Amino acid sequence: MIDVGTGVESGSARTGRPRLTVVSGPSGVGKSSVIDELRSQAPDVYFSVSMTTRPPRTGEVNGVHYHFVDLGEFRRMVDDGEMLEYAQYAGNYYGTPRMPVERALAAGRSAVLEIELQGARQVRESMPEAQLVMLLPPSWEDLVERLTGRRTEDSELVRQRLDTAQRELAAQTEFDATVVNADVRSAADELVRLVTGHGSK
Ligand SMILES: Nc1nc2c(ncn2[C@@H]2O[C@H](COP(=O)(O)OP(=O)(O)O)[C@@H](O)[C@H]2O)c(=O)[nH]1
Ligand SMILES: Nc1ncnc2c1ncn2[C@@H]1O[C@H](COP(=O)(O)OP(=O)(O)O)[C@@H](O)[C@H]1O
Repeated sequence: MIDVGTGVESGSARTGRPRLTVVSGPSGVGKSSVIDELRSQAPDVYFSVSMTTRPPRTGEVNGVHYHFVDLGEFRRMVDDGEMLEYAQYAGNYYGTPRMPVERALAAGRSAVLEIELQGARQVRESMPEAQLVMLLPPSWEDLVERLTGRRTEDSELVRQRLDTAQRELAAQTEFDATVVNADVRSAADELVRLVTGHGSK
C-alpha cells in the first residue's frame, strides 16, 4: 500500500512524506504552461507522462508530453490493470500508467498528475489521500480567448472542449484547492506550495 501522505510541513519533495497531487482544469486554462513552470521550480517532483490515443500536436514529443499509442495498446494496458485511472475525453482516450507513479511515491518523491475530471474522481476513489487541485481561468472570456488563441483545435473541437469546460468548472467544489491562473508564474508559485506540502491539506 502506497502512503500518499498528508500534512507534510517540508518545502522539499524529497523530505517529509511524499504526496500525490492531481491538477485538473478546463482545456485552455493554462495547465501545460503552469506545469512547465512548476517543473522548473520543483525538480524533485515526479510528473506523470500519460498514455493517449490522441494524435501528437506539432512540437509534441512521444514519451515527453505523452506516450502516443493506438487504441489496441491502450485497451491492453487497461485490461492488464496497468492504468491508475483513465478516461475518454473529446473523442480520445487518456490514462495514467500506474507503475511510474507508485515507484516515485515509494521512493519518497511527490508526484503530479495533470488529468481531467473523470480521472481526478477515480484517483479520489482509489487514493483518498491524494490532493485534488483545480486550475481556474480569471474569467470565462479569458478561457475562450486562450483556447481559441492557441489554434491547436478546429472550431468543432473548441466547441466540444468549451462544453466540457462548463461541466469541469461546475465540479470545482469537489477539489481540495483552486488556483486562479491569471499569471503563469504566480499560479506556479501557488502550486509549488501545494505540491510540496505547504498547502492546505
Ligand atoms: N483522465 C486523464 N486525463 C488526462 C490524462 N492526460 C491528460 N488528460 C487530460 O485530457 C484533457 C485533454 O488533454 P490534451 O488533449 O492534451 O488537451 P489540452 O489539455 O486541451 O491541451 C486535459 O484535460 C488533460 O488534463 C490522463 O492520463 N488521464
Ligand atoms: N496566465 C496566462 N495568461 C495568458 N495566457 C495564458 C496564461 N496561461 C496560459 N496561457 C495561454 O493560453 C493558451 C492555453 O494554455 P495551455 O497551457 O495550452 O492550456 P491547457 O494545457 O490547460 O489546455 C496558450 O496559448 C497559453 O500560452
